[in-house]
Amino acid sequence: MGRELPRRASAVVIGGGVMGVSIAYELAAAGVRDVVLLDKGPLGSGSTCKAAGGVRAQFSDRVNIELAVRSLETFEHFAERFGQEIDLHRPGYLFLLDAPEAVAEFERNVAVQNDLGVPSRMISVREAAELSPLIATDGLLAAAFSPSDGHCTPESVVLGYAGAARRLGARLLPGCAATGIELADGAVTAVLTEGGRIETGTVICAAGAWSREVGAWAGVDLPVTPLRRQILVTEPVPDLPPTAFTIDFGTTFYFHREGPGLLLGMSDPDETPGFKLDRSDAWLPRLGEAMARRAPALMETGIATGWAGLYEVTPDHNALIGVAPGVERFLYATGFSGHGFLMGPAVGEVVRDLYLGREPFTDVSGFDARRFARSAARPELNIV
Ligand SMILES: NCCCC(=O)O
Repeated sequence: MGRELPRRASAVVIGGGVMGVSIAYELAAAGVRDVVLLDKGPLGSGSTCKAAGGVRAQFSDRVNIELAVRSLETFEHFAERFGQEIDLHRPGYLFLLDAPEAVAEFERNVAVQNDLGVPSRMISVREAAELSPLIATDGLLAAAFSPSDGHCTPESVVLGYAGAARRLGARLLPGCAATGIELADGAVTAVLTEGGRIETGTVICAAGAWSREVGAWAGVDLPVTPLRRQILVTEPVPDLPPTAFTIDFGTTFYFHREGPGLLLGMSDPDETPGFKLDRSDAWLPRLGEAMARRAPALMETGIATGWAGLYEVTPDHNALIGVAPGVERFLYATGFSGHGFLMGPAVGEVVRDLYLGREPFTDVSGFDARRFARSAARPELNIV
């Protein structure tokens, strides 16, 4: 590695995606000295930099809405706070709905969002077509829209947090894989890495799709499953009109503007769990079908590039955030199931407060990883 590993740390964060760097920054900004962050690869290279970059507050779960609203505030002021442009665009997020049950669900969600200050609203199909002129409206019943949502560049967010954390004294060590956790009498005593041992009394797991293994090192069950998701970016689209981040909720086909073209994605119900990072064509027929129906104007557009990343899926598609019981000082923030990037800023604040024994700004106790054993799953319904 060609660098000296710190022998001791007050806290070791495992995972250098948006969660890890945001946590490291918030701890360092709160005056915690000797914070160390480990990632087996470059910062953000696990899942964050593979994300679509959507930032939205349209969720069904109150806590997710609060985490997202708080994060949107940080994204809005990111350049002033961190000296890093993140290419934030806020054309709004548009959910296209073609089933009565989905319309009823979104009506309920919008009421909760409005209660928490989110300017979302149900809109007509005609208004949806004005906000996203490339869509075909056949079969649509209604849509939900929030003008304060949008998208930005995940790698820029990672860079901004990482630079700020380093300036405050945190040691960020990309390319240094954690390989184990040492415990003595039920307490964390060290993190083992491929470069040596770091004594510490606190481990924070922000390892995304790789979290189950990290938890197992400390005897903590983190039910996170890796699931491949793919994204394509089109060639430039001539005369591309202003376009909301558009999601065809029934099929999960989505797109948003990316430079002169569009970024496209969709879930593949046939995908199977695993650490698969290669691109596969198996999802293309289904994507083509959804596109032909909902955005036929794009069928002739060429594809410039694409990639595969990993969702970190939990059984109820909601995050795991908390302090593990039974092990002294093992904290975790993982399992965001496809909506982690947009919550990174707020989750950093929450984990900082859990570390310091303070009350976080929102009550994340329902995100405890033991909820499944207690039959207390809390499904997030607005998932893509
Ligand atoms: N998860 C990426 C697709 C967009 C979204 O969920 O907001």
